[in-house]
Amino acid sequence: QWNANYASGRTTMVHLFEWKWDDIAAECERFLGPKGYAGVQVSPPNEHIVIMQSTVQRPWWERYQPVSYKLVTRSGDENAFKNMVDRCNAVGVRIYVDCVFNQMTPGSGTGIGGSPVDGGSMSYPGVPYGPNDFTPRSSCPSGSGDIENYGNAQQVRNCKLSGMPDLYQGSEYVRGKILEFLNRLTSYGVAGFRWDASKHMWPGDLKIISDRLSDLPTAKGFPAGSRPYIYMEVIDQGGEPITANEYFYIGRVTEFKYGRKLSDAFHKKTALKYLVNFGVGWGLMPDGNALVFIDNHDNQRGHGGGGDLLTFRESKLYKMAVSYMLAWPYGDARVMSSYYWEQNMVNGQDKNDWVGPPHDSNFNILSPTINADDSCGNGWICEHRWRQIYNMAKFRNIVAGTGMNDWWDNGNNQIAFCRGGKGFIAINNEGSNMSQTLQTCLSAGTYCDIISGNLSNGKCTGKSVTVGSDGKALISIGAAEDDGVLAIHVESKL
Ligand SMILES: O=C(NCCCOc1c(-c2ccc(O)c(O)c2)oc2cc(O)cc(O)c2c1=O)[C@@H]1CCCN1C(=O)/C=C/c1ccc(O)c(O)c1
Ligand SMILES: [Ca+2]
Repeated sequence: QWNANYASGRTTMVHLFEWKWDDIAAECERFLGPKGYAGVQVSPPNEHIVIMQSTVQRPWWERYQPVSYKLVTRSGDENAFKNMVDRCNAVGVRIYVDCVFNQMTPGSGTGIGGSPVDGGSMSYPGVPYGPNDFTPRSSCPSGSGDIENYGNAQQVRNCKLSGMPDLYQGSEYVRGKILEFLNRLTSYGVAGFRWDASKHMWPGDLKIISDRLSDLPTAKGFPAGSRPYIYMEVIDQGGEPITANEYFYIGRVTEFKYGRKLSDAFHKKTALKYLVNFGVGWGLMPDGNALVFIDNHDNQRGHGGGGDLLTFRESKLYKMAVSYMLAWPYGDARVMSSYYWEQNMVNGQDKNDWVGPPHDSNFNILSPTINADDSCGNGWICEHRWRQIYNMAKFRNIVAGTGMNDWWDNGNNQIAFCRGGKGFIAINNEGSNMSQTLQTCLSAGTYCDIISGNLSNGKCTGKSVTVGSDGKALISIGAAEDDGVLAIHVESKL
């Protein structure tokens, strides 16, 4: 269903892509809990194939080629997983699991947990699955058996995605094995799921699975009758017969148009002033159905249409877009947290788009190190630890329940708006200085700008803003400043 089961006062989840369970548990306790984040999306926790080719070694997408539902990956084993869920829940941070059950690996040999597998003959003893558990060849209307035409809904659901055996969710046995896996996760305290490649599964089958999910356990602190949160990955940028709204009646759906259009706006393909009605007015799905983000683990590597999506690599614009997302009253927001990889652009395609997480010589994933300035080392970008981003996550918590009011723009790329009487944000992407007296909707007083600094020990470490009795204040954002955003709220008042 559509409710994230967040602890009260929290609103924003972080995708800790490829992090290990022990590191996530520590991050919940030392950072995510204290900073007011609501949840973590974790990488697929179940056994997958190990891909070790001469040119492609341990690609990130090997975790999207399941071998079994045993909880063993490079992120950790079942005990580490359970420990992470308990430690994060204990500090008000929920866990959401990236679940891959559209397909199984086409590979053969031994899974990362030691299970034998032969994708060629569709034999997965670790589950067990056999040939009868895969979509009948006769229902795939393509010559090769693979998805050849995304314009054909039957192919997209019933043929092999990227050559991978297509699990048959129409089978009662398969539904049973998937539910066994999902219900085991919630029994450990997991609050919901990302259903990977949902576009490739029939909504009717997903609805049946969704209805058979167990309630979240009261023993793990959830109110009686709580239902697992479901957000389905449906890559719908228009132009295909399969649309996100086919899945609305099951749970939330990823809104890929969101990051696409905001990237265009901050790249000045459209002026920021048009964001005044960003959302349904732009053809996006209704607010209550949307899981929103700027970039994700796949499209930050150049897939998913249109190329120039904003990512950590364009950090000033990225922080502006994420700040807008977290200030804007639309959707359930997810912050991407990435690792670094060296791009090798050849004809507009990154030849290194497969590169997996930072690792040692044995391909064990490296833990992020935490620097004195709270940033990460060992190749982890940790966008969720950037001051502008974690402070905007807190902003989103504070203004929750309010609408957007008192919009202002300069007719081009300077905008500002209030959230009720709780928060105010201004964004300057003009390329020239911004200096305007604007309505902040806040009570008179001096406020710390939470983008350029923090309120600490009764002082502003960054800019401060003095609001008059009329709620107005001089808002200045220089074009050359580190950040093109200024934000204040009722808890940043001196
Ligand atoms: O060139 C590739 N894939 C062919 C392009 C099809 O892209 C894929 C899509 C995909 C792309 C566009 C769409 O409109 C769409 O409906 C689906 O979804 C996947 C989901 C998976 O769980 C596992 C996969 O291997 C894929 C995949 O290959 C490389 C090599 C194999 C994995 N991969 C990849 O590029 C892997 C991509 C990938 C993996 C996991 C994801 O959750 C995801 O969204 C994409
Ligand atoms: Ca399928």
